[in-house]
Amino acid sequence: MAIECISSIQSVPQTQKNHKEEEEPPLVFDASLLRHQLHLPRQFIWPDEEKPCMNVPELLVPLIDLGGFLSGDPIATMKAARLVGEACQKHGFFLVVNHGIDPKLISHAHSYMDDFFEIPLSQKQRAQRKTGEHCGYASSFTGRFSSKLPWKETLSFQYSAEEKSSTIVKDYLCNTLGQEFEQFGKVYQDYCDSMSTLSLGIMELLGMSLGVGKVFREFFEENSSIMRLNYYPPCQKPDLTLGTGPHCDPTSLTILHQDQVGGLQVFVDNEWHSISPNFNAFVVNIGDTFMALSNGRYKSCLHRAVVNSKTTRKSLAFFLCPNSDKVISPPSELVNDLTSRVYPDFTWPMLLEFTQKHYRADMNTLEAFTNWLQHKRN
Ligand SMILES: C=C1C[C@]23C[C@@]1(O)CC[C@H]2[C@@]12CCC[C@@](C)(C(=O)O1)[C@H]2[C@@H]3C(=O)O
Ligand SMILES: O=C(O)CCC(=O)C(=O)O
Ligand SMILES: [Fe+2]
Repeated sequence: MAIECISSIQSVPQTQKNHKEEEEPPLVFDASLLRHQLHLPRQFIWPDEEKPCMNVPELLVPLIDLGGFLSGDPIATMKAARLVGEACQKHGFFLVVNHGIDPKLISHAHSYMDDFFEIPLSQKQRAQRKTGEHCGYASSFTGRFSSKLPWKETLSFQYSAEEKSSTIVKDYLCNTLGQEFEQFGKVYQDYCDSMSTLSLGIMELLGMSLGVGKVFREFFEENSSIMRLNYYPPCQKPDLTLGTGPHCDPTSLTILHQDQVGGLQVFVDNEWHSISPNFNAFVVNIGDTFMALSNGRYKSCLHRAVVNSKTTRKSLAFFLCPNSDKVISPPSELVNDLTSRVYPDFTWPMLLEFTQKHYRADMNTLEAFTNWLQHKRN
């Protein structure tokens, strides 16, 4: 089983929709119908080498207690920074507990997802994500790609920590979905504010672990991040498809909360591993932008999500991103005679444009982006 999965790791860029395929009747991912369907449309059937393995070993990730760090205990802080550093050198995934986020807010953030995803498709489409944009409602990627489509719906929105008390999330959700979504908007505004605060704490630990103090915390203090609600309907043929295909997050740091269903898998030591659900924990992982910021010391790791035939699965993903004018350039302490610069300077909007217009994110995004940038500059 594992061998089948190992060969799935390829670097072939995925097909964007082309003219010929646009002549086929448009494919619609209406979860209320597809969840019962025994025959999956061909676009959702992944190639054999990439089909999921369900019974995979569990990934041993450290459970990092942030309680001591958040209350200013220096010994606990050093321990947390050491564990974060070790995990990020190996694969870039770890769990945090005692993170200070109100469990009621987490529960609400999960339950309010049903308020949106269970309304009729035509109403969800009020927030339809447009081609080339990364925010809004997407039912799979039917308008964007013609193969290896993910079995999921997403609602994504922009977050800004630039101004204190910004209401960007609440305003966007209310304006696009209507006043009846005011409470919905408030929940995700609060959730994003909490995620931004938590991510700054984690950035402080990452900085300590790399010997650069609060440099990263300060770099992300005015972040312009992305929040994504992932909603995976049941699938009658879960062994043929994937909820989220294999990819490394192009962003800087992801803080994910998955519900009790399970489905997140990470590719480590040449095989897929699961990360079991834990309500008290957030799953944290390094993205490509932080890998570049750390001059390649910390890893952005390949991961995916599988679906199942019985239960809808939900996950909440906060993607920390730098403000658009910030240049991704590692601190001088991380560049020396032994480790010269691994990646060129870039800004987050440049990488975002690359993944939206030129390349479907996979495990080689950062390398492909680096080559693309160098060609453009020469
Ligand atoms: C499944 C995917 C959606 C995504 C591109 C990808 O293939 C892998 C990463 C995803 C993500 C997460 C953060 C925001 C986003 C815009 C990005 O840069 O990477 C999305 C991509 C997307 O929705 O297009
Ligand atoms: O739902 C999950 O567990 C993973 C989702 C993910 O990787 C993503 O949204 O980037
Ligand atoms: Fe991801």
